[in-house]
Amino acid sequence: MTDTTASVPTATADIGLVGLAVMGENLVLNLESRGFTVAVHNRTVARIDDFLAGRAQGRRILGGRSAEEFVALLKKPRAIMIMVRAGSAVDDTIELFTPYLEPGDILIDGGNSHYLDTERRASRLADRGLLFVGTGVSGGEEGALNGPSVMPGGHEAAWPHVGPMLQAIAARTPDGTPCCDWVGAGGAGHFVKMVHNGIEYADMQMIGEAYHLMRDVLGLSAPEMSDVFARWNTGRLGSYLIEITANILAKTDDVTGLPLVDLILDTAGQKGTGKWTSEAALTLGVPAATIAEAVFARAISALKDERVAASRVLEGPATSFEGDKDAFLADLELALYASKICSYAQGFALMGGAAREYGWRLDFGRIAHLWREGCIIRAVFLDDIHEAYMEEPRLPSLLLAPFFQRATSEASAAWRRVVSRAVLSGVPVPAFSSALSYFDAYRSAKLPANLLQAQRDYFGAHQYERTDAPRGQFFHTDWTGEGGVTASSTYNV
Ligand SMILES: NC(=O)C1=CN([C@@H]2O[C@H](COP(=O)(O)OP(=O)(O)OC[C@H]3O[C@@H](n4cnc5c(N)ncnc54)[C@H](OP(=O)(O)O)[C@@H]3O)[C@@H](O)[C@H]2O)C=CC1
Ligand SMILES: O=C(CO)[C@H](O)[C@H](O)COP(=O)(O)O
Repeated sequence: MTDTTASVPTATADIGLVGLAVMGENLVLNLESRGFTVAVHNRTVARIDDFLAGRAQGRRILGGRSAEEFVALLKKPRAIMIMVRAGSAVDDTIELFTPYLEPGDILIDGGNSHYLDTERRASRLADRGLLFVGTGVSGGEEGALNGPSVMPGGHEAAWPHVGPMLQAIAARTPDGTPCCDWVGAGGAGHFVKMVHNGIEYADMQMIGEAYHLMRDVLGLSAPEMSDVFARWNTGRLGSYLIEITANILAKTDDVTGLPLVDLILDTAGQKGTGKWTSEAALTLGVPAATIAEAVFARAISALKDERVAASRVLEGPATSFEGDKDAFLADLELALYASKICSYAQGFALMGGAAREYGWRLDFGRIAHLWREGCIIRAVFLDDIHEAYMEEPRLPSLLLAPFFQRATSEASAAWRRVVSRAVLSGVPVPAFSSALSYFDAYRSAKLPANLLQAQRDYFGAHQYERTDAPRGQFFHTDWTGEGGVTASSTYNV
């Protein structure tokens, strides 16, 4: 039933949703299609009217044009999902509705909010007796409508009420498990979604690097590359992002008839979640350079005018390819796969660091399955990650799982050939090469940090540990014979 005439609202809606943009509208339709009655509100009221008169027509969707009217439509305990632009809009929306809510009512922020904002909101709303859930939602427009991946965290007391609704609308793994489960307290859900997006950045950057090498080193056309990605999609790289890349490369421009991808300006946008992931990695001291490189790659792509000017004066090697193109493509598939393993290893290690820092009990096997379907990084390979954590939940790194030990070992030579070829050809591969460096650093029993510690001690008396003394015992040397005996204190940020 479409509510366009009711003047005295009655509390018949199972859930309310605020924010009728692309995600909100589609989530409402998804909820309604699963049998729930949904009340909707939007800051710009015309959007409510348009929705009710359009896609919502004939469905159990009710419009609340004011905050008071909207809240009155909700059954108790009231559950309101907020799908507005992340940042102050979420605070504004919370402030708008809380005067009409009662203790036990539930606010669910489904946008891409920063996890520390979610921690703050959860704690502030708890003081008012309100239950706050910060949930990651991934899947874009299509996922929101047909089944997204949902990563809720916050006040667990809300889960028995909202869990059945969120699980009903979520995607499902091939064995039928909903890609939605309780993640943890406070900002845990939004942290996991943020890492999902960081991995999304790395996945997209790596696909871009493979495309760059195929285009500029092998000289393949867009339709030829589409075929390669379509083939890769049937194997170990099978994933939504590889699938859409094949589709994108096959698309021609209606006006020119040229491959549309060739007409798109090479400057990437970003809304911030990759940057937040990298900031969190730096704050928590967890190496996640491949994800950070993907963010920086977008940043350097945005320097279009500077790059064009630089391209006229800075020289690089000529790109030419002599050899077996099919063999190189086979190497490229392995390089992409091994690099992808490293970026996921970084993402899971980052979640491990956050779990330790914030006291969250994250279930990594389950998180891999939350991402198995519905979300942007959905991939067959998440089954292997799920298996790895089911076998050993305390795995220090995904790289150490027997399956991934074998996978990186099998890919190693090809991976190195691809990175070498890219470097010699002057094609930037920041994600492939940082992933390989991460892999090589992680497998190195001995790194050159001994020299670095000596340098720190030399210029700032920062002290060092010795190989022939117990860990935790610190030494200072007067390297020049002119230094004092006072050492700087030792601490790590
Ligand atoms: N688009 C996507 O693929 C995905 C988006 N997300 C996240 O979901 C959330 C919604 O995304 P999306 O659907 O793309 O919409 P947008 O991020 O474009 O946000 C638009 C919505 O926010 C509302 N809004 C903006 N400012 C305010 C404010 N100050 N007070 C109240 N409402 C405000 C708008 O209302 P009005 O109509 O009045 O302007 C509109 O309903 C975001 O956090 C986004 O990051 C998550 C996964 C995927
Ligand atoms: O959350 C998402 C998917 O999971 C969004 O698509 C995300 O906002 C895209 O990020 P960006 O605009 O920074 O590329």
